[in-house]
Amino acid sequence: MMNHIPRALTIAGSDSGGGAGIQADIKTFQELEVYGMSAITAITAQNTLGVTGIQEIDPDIVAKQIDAVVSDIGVDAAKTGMIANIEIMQIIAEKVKQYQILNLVVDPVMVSKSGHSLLEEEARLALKELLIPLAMVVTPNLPEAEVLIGKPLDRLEARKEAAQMFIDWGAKHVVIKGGHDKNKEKAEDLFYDGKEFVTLSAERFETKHTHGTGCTFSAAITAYLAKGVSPLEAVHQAKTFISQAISHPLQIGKGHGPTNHWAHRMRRE
Ligand SMILES: Nc1ncnc2c1ncn2[C@@H]1O[C@H](COP(=O)(O)OP(=O)(O)OP(=O)(O)O)[C@@H](O)[C@H]1O
Ligand SMILES: Cc1ncc(CO)c(N)n1
Repeated sequence: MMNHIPRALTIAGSDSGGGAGIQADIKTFQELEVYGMSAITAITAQNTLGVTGIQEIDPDIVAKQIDAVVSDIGVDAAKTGMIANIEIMQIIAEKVKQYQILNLVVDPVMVSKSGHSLLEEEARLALKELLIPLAMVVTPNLPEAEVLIGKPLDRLEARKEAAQMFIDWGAKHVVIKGGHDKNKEKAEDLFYDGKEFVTLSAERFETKHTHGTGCTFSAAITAYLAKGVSPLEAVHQAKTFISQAISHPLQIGKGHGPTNHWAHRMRRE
């Protein structure tokens, strides 16, 4: 029998600058030797300095993109990124259930690093009812977790309680990312599966080139899930991948440049 080619779908927004969103996801899938597909939810006019325009895609077309790839090609794992509005969120939840996509990574993207809203404010809390319950892994950064939980998460104890809330809402695993915790010497993320907490710790690099770190991290988790790796191992491998991508930034653009998706190859060469 021929080897199965792992395939992953990203349901997210397009970043014309190529550092975040769909573009970061597809680059990550490709680097990890996973066949990448996309269902675009919004088109952003964006570069390393910020977002200058957004066109949200008709929810019906989002649904049709998912139908098209699932019915013909098949999806071993999928992720969501920028969702833009509640109608798109509803249709994604419907399709994930219809096609029983179990390996779903939900990256609850709300605001870009440059401060632009990527999900309408009224829709933010709906993530708890609509998408988080379907997640194999949910990957909030600290500000997103604080919005969803409704209180500050400065202390480790509060983060642990927050992680339990994500499991109570139905996610199978959660990673609360610590990239925004600039006071910490390390870049530390908290993983929880409802039973055991695991701290993922890596060197924190002094750099302004962190555009698309969250997208790249969640895409790497998705790629490893598509390959059949366990969620904890997928998160560990993704942490290594994003650390390498941040440690060799690309000097591109005048603002917050992108991470380097091919940095992981240096380990092998
Ligand atoms: N300066 C840094 N050095 C090392 N690792 C980092 C750094 N900044 C973020 N990370 C790591 O990158 C991953 C993504 O985390 P982060 O909190 O930046 O996501 P995010 O805010 O969702 O990103 P974005 O919204 O810009 O795409 C996490 O594993 C985090 O620990
Ligand atoms: C399209 C898109 N998705 C996600 C992010 C989050 O970094 C971004 N800046 N742009």
